[in-house]
Amino acid sequence: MSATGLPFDDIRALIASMPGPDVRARHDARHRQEELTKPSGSLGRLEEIAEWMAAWQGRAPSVDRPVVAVFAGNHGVAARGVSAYPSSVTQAMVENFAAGGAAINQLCATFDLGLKVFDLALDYPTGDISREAALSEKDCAATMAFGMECLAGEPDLLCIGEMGIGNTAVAAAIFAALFGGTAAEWTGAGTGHDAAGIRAKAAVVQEALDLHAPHLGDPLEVLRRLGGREIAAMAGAILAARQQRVPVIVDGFVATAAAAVLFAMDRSALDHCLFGHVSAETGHQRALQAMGKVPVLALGMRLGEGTGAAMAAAVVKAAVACHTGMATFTQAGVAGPA
Ligand SMILES: O=C(O)c1ccc[n+]([C@@H]2O[C@H](COP(=O)([O-])O)[C@@H](O)[C@H]2O)c1
Ligand SMILES: Cc1cc2nc[nH]c2cc1C
Repeated sequence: MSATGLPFDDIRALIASMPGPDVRARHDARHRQEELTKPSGSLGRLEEIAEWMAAWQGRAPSVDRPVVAVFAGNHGVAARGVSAYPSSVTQAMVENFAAGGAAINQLCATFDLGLKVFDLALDYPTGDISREAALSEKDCAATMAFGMECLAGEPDLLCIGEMGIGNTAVAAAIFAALFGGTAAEWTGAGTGHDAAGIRAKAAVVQEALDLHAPHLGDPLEVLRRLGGREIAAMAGAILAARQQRVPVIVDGFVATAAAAVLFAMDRSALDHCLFGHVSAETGHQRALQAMGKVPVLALGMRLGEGTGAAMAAAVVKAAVACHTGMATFTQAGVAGPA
């Protein structure tokens, strides 16, 4: 926490001091692509991804300690009926993650990814954003700092996911505040509302936007007023990864809302991030477009809990394996282009 002023000052200072990519490592990776036994450019996005990994890792790319970090939080606004499920599901799913019974457990086992789950004061939901701010500035900054802890094990690839009943309403509010448009344009089915349910949910999101309207010019105010603990923690984790030059894969609609707060503060803040997939949740494609991001996968998924990011981690691992493991034309004695 800042000794000199508002807690958000430290976050602003981190944004102002973000390292950039390693241009030399990226150049070396690009050069190697041309020597590998394949027609130039034929691995398509896999080549881009290998070069992006090299640029952020600052060396020949490798994935030896990939981690999926799942942040869980509860939301006061869930009491307004914005989710198809009760808030108790957040805690129950955290227990399911610990027991190994969730989709993310299976994906981590399949692709050999570490899994860390961080539950954030689940017994104390954040303020109902349609009536008050979700968090105080102190709580919001402290939760961002907590999120930074997921870098402790020094992962070399970090997937960011979440669990939190009600958080698609929160994410819709954040997107509308950051990128403009009405609540209805950003509000979708979440865990499974019908059309009437979506309309009622959008009305609650619009109430929140109207209530906080005078304060939404500052992205950190958007985060603390309209966000939640898991959203703040994800924003902190993405920012800490940037400081340590760890490449990040962002999951779906909700994780993207956390990332978007950083993007709104600095257009280059997500250069170290890939967006794992485009979620089926209304508004995700639009949010990605607003930031100029092209998702790695489009599988019609809308689960959250890091699953879309984990699927994309498999693609990243494959990209790096080709980049590092393939023979060059010289090594294999294969004739290069005529
Ligand atoms: O991130 C997504 O793309 C996504 C889309 C729909 C639902 N979810 C998950 O479902 C929960 C939020 O949905 P809801 O309906 O309770 O707002 C939360 O646990 C999210 O992980 C996540
Ligand atoms: C069962 C269930 C599992 C989830 N995983 C992420 N969000 C979720 C929401 C629900 C309702």
